[in-house]
Amino acid sequence: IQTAPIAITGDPVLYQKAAPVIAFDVALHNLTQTLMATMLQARGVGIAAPQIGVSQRLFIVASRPNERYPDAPLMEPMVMVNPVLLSGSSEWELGEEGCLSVPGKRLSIARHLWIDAQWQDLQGNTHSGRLHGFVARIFQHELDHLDGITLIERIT
Ligand SMILES: O=C(CSC(=O)[C@H](Cc1ccccc1)CC(F)(F)F)c1ccccc1
Ligand SMILES: [Zn+2]
Repeated sequence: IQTAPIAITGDPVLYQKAAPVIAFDVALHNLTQTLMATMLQARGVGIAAPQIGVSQRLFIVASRPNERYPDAPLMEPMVMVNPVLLSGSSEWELGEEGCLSVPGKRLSIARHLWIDAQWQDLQGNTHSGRLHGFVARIFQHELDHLDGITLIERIT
């Protein structure tokens, strides 16, 4: 399966508002496979389509325990199409984040402790649910990517 080069700071695609996904077709499946392979190769816990140069509203959340979040859940990677943050907790939490598009940086970012999210799967079915902790953090980080916001624009 193909991987793709990851856009880094300065690449205009990172600062655009991505377009909604409308075709749940084989092209979307192929894009998702490339996105997944690229994330795994880069050892990320998430990745958004704009990071491989595709300005579409699609990302992957793939929390796993790591040195910064040792109690992070190990989860099946979740493909989230046209994700929406419905609401977020009033409590915020500072946490260290990295970004495959901002190499070598670890920045302390404030995020909602939990969020209510809605998204579609690859078949176009709508799902919603409450995400907590590190998984909520990754979702918020990836949603920023779909709105052209990187860690640099988010510095606390
Ligand atoms: O695995 C990473 C590498 S950076 C990463 O996986 C980004 C996702 C992310 C890491 C940490 C917090 C939130 C999101 C991926 C990106 F940039 F494509 F979105 C990591 C970095 C800091 C804390 C915990 C894990
Ligand atoms: Zn990122």
